Amino acid sequence: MNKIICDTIVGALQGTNMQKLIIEGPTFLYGEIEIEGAKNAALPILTASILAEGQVIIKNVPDIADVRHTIEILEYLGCKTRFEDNIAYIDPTSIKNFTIPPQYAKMMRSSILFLGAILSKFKKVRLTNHPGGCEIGQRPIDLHISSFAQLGIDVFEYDNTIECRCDSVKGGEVFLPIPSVGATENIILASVFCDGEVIIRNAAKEPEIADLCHFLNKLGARIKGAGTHTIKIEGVKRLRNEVEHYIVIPDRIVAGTYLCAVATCGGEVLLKNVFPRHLDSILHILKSAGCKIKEQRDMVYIKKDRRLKGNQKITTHYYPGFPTDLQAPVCTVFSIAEGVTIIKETIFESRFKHVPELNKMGAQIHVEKDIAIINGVEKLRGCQVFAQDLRGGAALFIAGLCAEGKTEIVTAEHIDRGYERIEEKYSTLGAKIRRGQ
Ligand SMILES: CC(=O)N[C@H]1[C@@H](OP(=O)(O)OP(=O)(O)OC[C@H]2O[C@@H](n3ccc(=O)[nH]c3=O)[C@H](O)[C@@H]2O)O[C@H](CO)[C@@H](O)[C@@H]1O
Ligand SMILES: C=C(OP(=O)(O)O)C(=O)O
Repeated sequence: MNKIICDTIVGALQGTNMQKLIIEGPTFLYGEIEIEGAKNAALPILTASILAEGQVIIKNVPDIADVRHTIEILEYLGCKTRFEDNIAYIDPTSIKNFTIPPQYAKMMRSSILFLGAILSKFKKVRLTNHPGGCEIGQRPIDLHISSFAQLGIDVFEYDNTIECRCDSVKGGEVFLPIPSVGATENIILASVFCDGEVIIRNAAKEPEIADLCHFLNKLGARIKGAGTHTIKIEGVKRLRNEVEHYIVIPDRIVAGTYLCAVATCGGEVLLKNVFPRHLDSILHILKSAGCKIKEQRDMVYIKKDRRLKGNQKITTHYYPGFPTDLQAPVCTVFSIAEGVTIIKETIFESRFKHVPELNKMGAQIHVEKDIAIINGVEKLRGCQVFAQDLRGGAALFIAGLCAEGKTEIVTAEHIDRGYERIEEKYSTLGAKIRRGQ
């Protein structure tokens, strides 16, 4: 990144709560680590909790910025909440607001899910700004809107606001031209109390969607087909009025990031509380490159004791394909592997913002449109780098662990959106990291 752009970013961030992570490398990683609950499951589940008739108790909720923001929104809507020791207690019985103000809508991508959930509850909802989240592409919401319209919901768009109203959500079929994760979740949330049945064709199959469906079913919803391309939601009159305990699934992207960190730095780590099946695509890539991997029921062991082989062609895909959320960390892995590796990003059009920063650290990666061509180098060197999105930040974090000397990641708050106490957790594996302002 050139100096003018750096100065612009620093200038824009002055006065905000800018966080730095300072890493002394290189380091090997050794030990055991417990994987936290999945951000992308916890966020829709917390949002869905407003549909319950009494308090819900949700366990294994990661203590990350996006979760704290979601809880703030729930409070604003009128829910009573408590969040401690990774357990969220949400009592939605006094919920009264049906409008999400702009400061909350902008906080994260998943604020869009309040559209479906609040509409289900009040038959009206207003989101007064487009959702925020990682700037990794255009990220339109046209599929959310057009799907709602197909269910008989009136949607009005004005002054950046989206307002939806209906007397009831009508049963029927919705076909998604793209298996969008967020649109699938929003349709599910909107349809819990529908007339008859809503069928989603070409639904997204990500495990986090299945987790949302399991949570809703536990509360009394009738959803079938979660984890497949056809999801059927039979409308119910109301959800149960009893305390429920729900345990969020482990975060496959956080687990994948640890795997990438070991595959980059070297060492030997046992990941606990994972679902190995959710990690198939990344495990396959790392095994082919030369990592030693053993899988057990809810654990994965990884060892890297020699330089990895590149020469792979990797393409991001919808689940169960290789996830776009691990594309950036995998770029770091292959930046120091032997040979040339090609990574094609098919889901988001601007998701290589970490590449110029990795190149500042000595990597040789060339981006042409949606393809990154990685020429593996022997080693990386530490310097000051800018995280511009969550997973790009994770890629720089891993690069900092293996680089020689000091790496300073400016704008680490991007990383805090999705990784719980990252410096503390990696320090238990031997990394030297501190946080500064
Ligand atoms: C909070 C959350 O769960 N975020 C995840 C979710 O994001 P998110 O739900 O935003 O991602 P989507 O699956 O919706 O996006 C997939 C593709 O569909 C396009 N699209 C989406 C909606 C729409 O109305 N119109 C449209 O064209 C997007 O621009 C993108 O190219 O899935 C992504 C893809 O696995 C992950 O990277 C994100 O981590
Ligand atoms: C893109 C991501 O998050 P979000 O959709 O919340 O911006 C992510 O988790 O990598």
